[in-house]
Amino acid sequence: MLASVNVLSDMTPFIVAIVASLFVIDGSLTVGSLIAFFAYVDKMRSPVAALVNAYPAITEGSVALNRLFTFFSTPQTIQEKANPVILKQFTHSIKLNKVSFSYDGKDESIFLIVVLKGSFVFAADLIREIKGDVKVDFISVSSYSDQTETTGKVKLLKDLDTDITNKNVVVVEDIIDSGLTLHFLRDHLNMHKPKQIKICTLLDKPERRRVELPVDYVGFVIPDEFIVGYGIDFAQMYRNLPYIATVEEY
Ligand SMILES: O=P(O)(O)OC[C@H]1O[C@H](OP(=O)(O)OP(=O)(O)O)[C@H](O)[C@@H]1O
Ligand SMILES: Nc1nc2[nH]cnc2c(=O)[nH]1
Repeated sequence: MLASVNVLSDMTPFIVAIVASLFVIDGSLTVGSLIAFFAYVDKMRSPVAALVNAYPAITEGSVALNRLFTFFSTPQTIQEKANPVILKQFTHSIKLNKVSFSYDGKDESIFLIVVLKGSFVFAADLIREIKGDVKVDFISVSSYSDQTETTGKVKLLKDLDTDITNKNVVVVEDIIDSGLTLHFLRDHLNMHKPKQIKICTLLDKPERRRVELPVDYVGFVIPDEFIVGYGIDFAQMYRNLPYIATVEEY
């Protein structure tokens, strides 16, 4: 299209010159009028050429405008929930340093048992701070279903893959609340005859305890509030928050 417009505009003076010369020969046009006419044609050529050159930009602009109209007229597919969970703002981030575990005063290799799913983020940060020999395995239990209160029944979803007989075991938990999960796990792991079991948790809510449970390493003792973030969920959501928040309303 643009090429044909260009060819036409280049050819126009020649066509006009030929026709006008015929009129001059014929006597119906004077040479002076012909020269004046060409002077006008020359003045008109540059605005016409500018208009022709602007053609691609005008086309692109109209396509972009069309896209904008399509974008604004597309119906929204993600709807906000009617009753969203409200999280209390929390500004502190978690940094682990100088981590060490000891058994009867001796530095021996340890076996971390990470309790899925909630502990996976904490464990990932923790293990990178441990100097010396460390092995890791995962066990998966669940007792909260999609609620903020324990069902009271701890379900073993995945057992260990490794033999921990005679090993120094550290169980890594994200949070201890009623204590029922770890009470169940300690009994379960003891059947595998480890040398020793120690319990490490990022968060502890001692005032919620329903069973007695000695805890060896505690990150933070916290009040009775429902926690999410940093691997910890509410109905499987919010594990991806890079900080810890409390659920205010749900
Ligand atoms: O002391 P308790 O009252 O037993 O509560 C603590 C447990 O609750 C959470 O697990 P949950 O059952 O929600 O499973 P998840 O880790 O897969 O989210 C948390 O990760 C602890 O394992
Ligand atoms: N997500 C979550 N799970 C828990 N399990 C026991 N306590 C809690 C808590 O505060 N938050």
